Amino acid sequence: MFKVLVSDPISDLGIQQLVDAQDVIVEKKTGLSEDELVAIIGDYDALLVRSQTRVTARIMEAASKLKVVGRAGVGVDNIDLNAATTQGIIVINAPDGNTITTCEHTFAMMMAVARHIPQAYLKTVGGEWDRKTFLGVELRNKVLGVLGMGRIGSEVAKRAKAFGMQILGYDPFLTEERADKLGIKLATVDEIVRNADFMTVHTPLTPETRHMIGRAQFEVMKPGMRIVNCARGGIIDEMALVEAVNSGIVAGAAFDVFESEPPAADHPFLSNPKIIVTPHLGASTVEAQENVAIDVSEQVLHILRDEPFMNAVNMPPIPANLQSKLQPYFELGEKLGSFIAQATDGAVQEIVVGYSGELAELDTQPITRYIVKGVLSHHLGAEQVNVVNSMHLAKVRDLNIVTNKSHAAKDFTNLVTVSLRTKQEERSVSGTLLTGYGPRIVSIDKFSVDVTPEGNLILIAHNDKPGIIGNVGTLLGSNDVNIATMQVGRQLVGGSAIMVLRVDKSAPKDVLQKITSLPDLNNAKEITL
Ligand SMILES: NC(=O)c1ccc[n+]([C@@H]2O[C@H](COP(=O)([O-])OP(=O)(O)OC[C@H]3O[C@@H](n4cnc5c(N)ncnc54)[C@H](O)[C@@H]3O)[C@@H](O)[C@H]2O)c1
Ligand SMILES: O=C(O)[C@H](O)COP(=O)(O)O
Repeated sequence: MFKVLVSDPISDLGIQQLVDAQDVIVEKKTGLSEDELVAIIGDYDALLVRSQTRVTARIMEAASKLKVVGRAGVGVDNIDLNAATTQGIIVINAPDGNTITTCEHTFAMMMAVARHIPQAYLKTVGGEWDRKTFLGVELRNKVLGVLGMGRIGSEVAKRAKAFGMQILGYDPFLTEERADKLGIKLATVDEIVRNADFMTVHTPLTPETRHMIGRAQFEVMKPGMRIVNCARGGIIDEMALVEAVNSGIVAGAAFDVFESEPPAADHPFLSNPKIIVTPHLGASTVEAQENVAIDVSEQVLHILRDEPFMNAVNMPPIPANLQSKLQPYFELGEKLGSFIAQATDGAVQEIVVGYSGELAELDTQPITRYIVKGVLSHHLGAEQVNVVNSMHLAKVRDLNIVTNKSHAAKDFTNLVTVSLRTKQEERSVSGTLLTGYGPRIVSIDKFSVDVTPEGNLILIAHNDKPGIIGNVGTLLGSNDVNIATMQVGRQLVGGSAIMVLRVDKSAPKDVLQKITSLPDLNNAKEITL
């Protein structure tokens, strides 16, 4: 049974598929402190959060079983991604489910600031009938600057066009072609602040975007600008904004997000009549909350069940069309990595991965992650290593990973070769997928073999002399170790050779030692796959 902890208010309907799953127990515990989470997180396989729960390094370190943190929403700035990667915990988000909702909130804020709706409401319910103070402006024919033309920014731009606005957009990934398609003009941040009547930000908060609108930008800003932030607190320098509002450069501002949430009671936004605020409600609609919870629950289930999944934030994404081509090689890759790690002595220096045949045309990095996982699991323990942290663990150990690609795959459509260079030796293993038969090891070092990579194997290096196979069989038999299958590979008669035996149970260490001391036997290793 997998245990899932839901630590923020997340749509019940959205997580229904988790609740209904036969192999999952869902527990809801919201409002927990870091200490409380640290105390209980060790029991859970998955954690579902929104933006309230701060998933810190301390929590990750205590999360001995945790496979995944699912963020029912977009921003993952409340989750320590480096700590997650180090601990091998997958972090996923639900990037699409709240796009329209947040875009609509941005419009609600833009119109509210243009027409002073919250201020007028307060006066009216207070008994005043003030029709003079709240003279607004139209959106039509105004210039809207959009900083961050991703999902939300693009939807905002589309709707702004319907209001008759001209749009200036800035995003490091926005091409002329896409800007033309969206019917907007590419601009720099400087051009936007100097020319826009309204400005809205839709970037993540990163070191680069932090205070991207600050004193320097307010100094050159078109007077009378109205500014909306429904992205992340800190993209606009709050104190510089207050100064710009007070000096009249900024006519009004609408903020859904704050540098620190909730803001302190004396935060200057809360008492400024030209600044309107909402408590991080951008994603708060029935539809968006259901969408993000459904999306994240679905992916969490896949991860718990070791099925292919999407939307990992701390792993490079695999495009859907590639996933189906690469997926069958994940198991093979991991087994080849594990095989070669068990077959090789000495401290690992370098892993050389070769892809040949049609595979060489594809982005094979996801397979490499599995190969590295296989290699490292042998040395670091299977619980410590997974496909999220395998490359990171290799990097922090200065382990060199080299990838070679070639179109020729000898007799196979595709071939994956893993070579391990240690301080003592260099060995290699190649495998392929045989249609109808699944993964196969087809060569070990320079010897051709045909071995199914599973179960208990004994890999023996020997000299090709009569009687050796019989001696090994007798020794194993007399120690109650039954041989299921046997493969022998040699290049020259009487030269060096290898033997791969599949045995029904693990051979005791002393039996392996006895095998190694047989005449003409160079070494024997047990390999468990
Ligand atoms: N208020 C809310 O409740 C709410 C809801 C959803 C999303 N958000 C936030 O809105 C923001 C946008 O979300 P999204 O789904 O559109 O994300 P997205 O990833 O689709 O878009 C973000 C865009 O910002 C661009 N960007 C990055 N650095 C930039 C820079 N220096 N200058 C200009 N552009 C830059 C990226 O290239 C990307 O295109 C995120 O911060 C997200 O957390 C807030
Ligand atoms: O990044 C997001 O998805 C939004 O900021 C929404 O956050 P929330 O789930 O806490 O409302």
